[in-house]
Parts: sequence; structure tokens; C-alpha cells
Amino acid sequence: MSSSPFTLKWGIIATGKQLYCCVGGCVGILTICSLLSRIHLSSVYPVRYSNPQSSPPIIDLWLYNRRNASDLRHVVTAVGSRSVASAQKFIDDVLSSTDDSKSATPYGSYADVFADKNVDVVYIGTPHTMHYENTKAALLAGKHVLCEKPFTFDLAELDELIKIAREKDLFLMEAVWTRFHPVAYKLQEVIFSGKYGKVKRIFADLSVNTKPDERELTDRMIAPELGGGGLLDLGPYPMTMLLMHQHPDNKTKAGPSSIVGHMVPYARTGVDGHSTWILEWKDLGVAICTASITTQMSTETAAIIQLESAEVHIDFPTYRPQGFTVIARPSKESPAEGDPITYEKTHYDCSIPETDGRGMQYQADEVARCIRDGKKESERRDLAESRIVMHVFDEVRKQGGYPVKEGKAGPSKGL
Ligand SMILES: NC(=O)C1=CN([C@@H]2O[C@H](COP(=O)(O)OP(=O)(O)OC[C@H]3O[C@@H](n4cnc5c(N)ncnc54)[C@H](OP(=O)(O)O)[C@@H]3O)[C@@H](O)[C@H]2O)C=CC1
Ligand SMILES: O=C1OC[C@@H](O)[C@H](O)[C@H]1O
Repeated sequence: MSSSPFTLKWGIIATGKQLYCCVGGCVGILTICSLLSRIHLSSVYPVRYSNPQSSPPIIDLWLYNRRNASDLRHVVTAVGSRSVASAQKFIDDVLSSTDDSKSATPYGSYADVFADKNVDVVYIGTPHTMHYENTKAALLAGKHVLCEKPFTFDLAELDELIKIAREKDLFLMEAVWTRFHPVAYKLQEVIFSGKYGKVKRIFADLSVNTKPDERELTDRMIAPELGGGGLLDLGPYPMTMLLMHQHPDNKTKAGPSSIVGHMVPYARTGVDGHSTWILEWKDLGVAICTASITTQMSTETAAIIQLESAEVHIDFPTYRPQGFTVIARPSKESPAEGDPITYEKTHYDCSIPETDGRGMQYQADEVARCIRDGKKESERRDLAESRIVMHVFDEVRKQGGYPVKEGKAGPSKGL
């Protein structure tokens, strides 16, 4: 006997510009809203849909049986913006006419969304530097929260949010959708199978030429007061690639024993144009991560995981790879000196048809299932992992000389 689906009522705050233009890989707010709604792809995003680097981010819930989510139903019940008109425009343009989301209430403030009794969970899509205050206000109002990355602007703030969520018995998660895409499960299955030995070293990058010279100084991508630069915007993805693939021996989920960070400032505003950070987990492995807002990475490889007897090359883009290749060394005895070594290459295709959405739907489903089941955090993207990322970013910003608000650039107090 089938039971009726669990319905989760979402409040959305902020209506970012990629909601309407969706270019350059920016897939955030638009994606999350569309995955909660049932919009028709081709009517709203007629252009660039087949370009894998653009971001037609639509997830139709009428497709959700295909993603095995018939146990869930998502409805947007409230949209908050700095003006009622833009909240209403968002509802008109983006939300679906085929479910209840079209009757979402438009609000001219975020506080109104937090106060709405018809909202279970708030999705926070404001610029980075506002995440802390928005998340705090939503939690204090008794709402569960899915907050865009990066979670906060320093570890002490994140710890305060975690404390509030625990005191109020609320679900809290940082939105890093890579964790929930089918490719992430397949990668972990292959890497943790033991067939290729332990993970020894990881390289992970997300570099996107965001054309910073063409942007206004107030644009969130380059404005220091909005947390601009590569590390905070793009850095969460290489970090996720790394943390997903650490060897299971690292069961304590401890942070790295050593962090070395380097930043090259983007001249117009001083935020990081390029960031590089080297992490060591003593006796477990090392990682080199990079992020850039001025350089476009290749469309081939986003990350390389080096194991004892194989390398795994993960496809671009880092936030939503479509597959990966295992390059295994021959298992038989080493060939005689001078003989060629034949590597065995196996490609795993984990792509989902674009018409089935781009991957954020799995993250929304995770939120719904956790809330339905009374969980306060997701086991796949838990708060310990967010704390490691924040700790690393605090340290890299400090070592790299990132220009931050007064009082926020101090040394990390550690994990
Ligand atoms: N998960 C993902 O794949 C992605 C995540 N993101 C994340 O989403 C967040 C927002 O990014 P994005 O949408 O690109 O940002 P935008 O600059 O396009 O939009 C941010 C929105 O926040 C609101 N806002 C409130 N105060 C301010 C302010 N002082 N200055 C500017 N905007 C303000 C505005 O909405 P309003 O006027 O309606 O209040 C604005 O439209 C970031 O943290 C980013 O990391 C972004 C892209 C992809
Ligand atoms: O989360 C993100 O992923 C894709 C990027 O292009 C975007 O800037 C970032 O916010």
C-alpha cells in the first residue's frame, strides 16, 4: 500500500541575478527553486541549454519519479526579496504553474519569510557575507535551514549557528550539491572498494574565468564586502572532492594537521584572484587544491585522486562531474625494464539527461528526507565537514592576506 508523499514547504530568500540570465555556470538560486517547482525547461531557458558549462538549472518535479523520490513533494510557499515586486517577479517567472508553488507568498523582507508559519525550511541564497545573519535569524524563528556555501565567514560564527540549531532541535546543512549527485556515490564505491589501495594524494581545482574586469566593483564575485574571490565561492567544491575521498581510515573526521595557503589578489578589489592551498593529514595523505576567478580550467579533468595502484580522473565541472576514469596500473608483476606499461582505463559515465535536471534535486531530496526522519544534519554533508572547510578557509585567508571585515580575519581558533 503506497503512503502519501512527505510534503516539505520551502521559503526562499533572495532572488539572485542568475535566476534570470543563468550564464557562466552560476546555478544556485535558480536551480534550487526550479528543482522545487515544476517549470517547463524550454519555455524559460531556450538558450544555452545544451552547453554543459552554462546552467539551465531546471529540475521538474514531474520528473521526480525518475529520481526515485516519489516519497517526497516539494512546494515553495514563500519568497523573500528586498522588494515585494522582485519576489513577485520571481514567483511569476520561475515558480511552477503546475503545483502549489505559484501561490507562494511574496515578501519584501527576509524576516517575513522566517516568520511565515507556512514555511518549514528556508533556502538561503544571499551573498556569502550575509549567510551567518540570515541563517541565525531563520533558526531563531524556528525554521530548518539549507544555506548556500560558504556557510559563514569564519568558524566561530559557524559554531554559533550549530549551537543554535542544536538548542532548537532544527536541521541545518550547507548547500554543496556535489555530495548528492549519483557520481559521488559511484566514486566513493570505486575508491573505497579497496581494489586500488589507499588514497595517497589528491589534486582538486575549480577555476572559472568569471571575467572580473567586466564586473561592477559591487558585484559579489569581486567585492570584498560580499566575500568575493575564488576561495569562498569556488573553493568549497575542491574541498568537497577532497573530503569525499579521504581514506575511510580517517574515521575521526579530524581536520588537516597542516594547512599552507597562498593567494594572488585580484588587483581592482584585493580579493583572491587565485587561491592555492596544500593540506596534510599526517600519515594519511596530502591534497593540493586550487580555485580561480580569472582563469578557466580545462573541461576535461576537475580532480585527480592518486591511490596506491591507480589514478582516478574526475571530469569537469567540479561541482557536478558527469563521470570519471580509473587509470589502473597492471596488476601483474612489473614488466621488464624498457617494456611499455599498459595501463587499464575504465570510464564510468554517471551523467543524467539534462531534461532530468542538473543534480541539485538530490540535495533538496536529502533535506526533505532528513527533516521527515527527524535528523538534525545530513550524514553525507555533516556539520563536522562544514567545520573542516571553514577552518581551512579561515587559515588560508589569514595566510593569504584576504581583505576581510574588521574582526573576521584573525587566526582560526582551530577545530
Ligand atoms: N550551489 C550553487 O551551485 C551556487 C551557489 N551560489 C551561492 O548563492 C549565493 C548567491 O549567489 P548569486 O545568486 O550568484 O548572487 P547574486 O549577487 O546574483 O544575488 C544575490 C541576491 O542576494 C540579495 N541581496 C541581499 N543583499 C544584497 C546585497 N547587499 N548585495 C547584493 N545582493 C544582495 C539580492 O536578492 P533580493 O534583491 O531578492 O533580496 C540578490 O539578488 C552565494 O553565496 C553563492 O555562493 C551561487 C551560484 C551557484
Ligand atoms: O556555486 C557555484 O558553482 C558554480 C560557479 O560558477 C558559481 O560561481 C558558484 O557560486
